Amino acid sequence: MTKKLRLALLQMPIDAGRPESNKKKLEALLEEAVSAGEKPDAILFPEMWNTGYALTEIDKLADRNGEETLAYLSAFAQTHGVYLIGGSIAEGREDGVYNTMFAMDREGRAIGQYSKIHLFRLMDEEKYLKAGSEPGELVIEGERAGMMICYDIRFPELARTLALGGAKLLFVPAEWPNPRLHHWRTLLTARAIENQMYVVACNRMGISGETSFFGHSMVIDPWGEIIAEAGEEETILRCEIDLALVDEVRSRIPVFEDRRPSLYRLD
Ligand SMILES: NC(=O)CCC(=O)C(=O)O
Repeated sequence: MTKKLRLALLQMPIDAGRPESNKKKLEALLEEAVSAGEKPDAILFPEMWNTGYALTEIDKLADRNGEETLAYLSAFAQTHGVYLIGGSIAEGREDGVYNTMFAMDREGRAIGQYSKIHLFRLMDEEKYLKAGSEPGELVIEGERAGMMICYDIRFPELARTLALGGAKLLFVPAEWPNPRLHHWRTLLTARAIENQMYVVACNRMGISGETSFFGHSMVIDPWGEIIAEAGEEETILRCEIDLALVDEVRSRIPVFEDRRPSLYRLD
């Protein structure tokens, strides 16, 4: 039995410190994603798409409790009958700012929320952001999926935790810069192969200050094949996946049955 999902990944530039201009760009791409070509079932955006890494002013720029973002995503999802895996935003809470992903179902109901667990020191995240404290999961068309954000993909334990919880696909919004394209592609592919799951990863493109982002959003199947990959330009990357392939791969190479957890060191 097939379980097909049409995906659209919004690979966009992000103007650091300008949430209004980023929202306009996102709105235009979302409209294009649902009006041109075959309508997607689910749409994914990049990491921190509202503010970018304007970390020194992040307290002021962050969306308070994600209220504005949630209202907008919910209305769009309901109007167009589409799942939104809303990238991540700078979300302001009482105790600080989190790097948070929100997911909506086709009726505009919030079905998942995840705040980045591993903060990336090379971009000073740990100085300005609070770390989340639990893995992120959601159910899409009756199937479990996991959420991880950018640097999180360097931690195979997190992807494995989500796979053991039943996830058949992993959504990964990112702001992953040059010169680490090799790491990006290799780590995403490894997470797909070792967990026998789809990995759907949406990176930003363009330049912010002295940092350039290479795009290369991609969708990888549970065999580790890259079935769609963008270049460096702004684009909507479209792809159809069949979740039935996850069960097929897992039954051909029974990695989950062959695990020896009592022998693994986890701390
Ligand atoms: N925004 C991020 O988490 C970037 C992670 C990254 O670039 C890496 O190499 O890891």
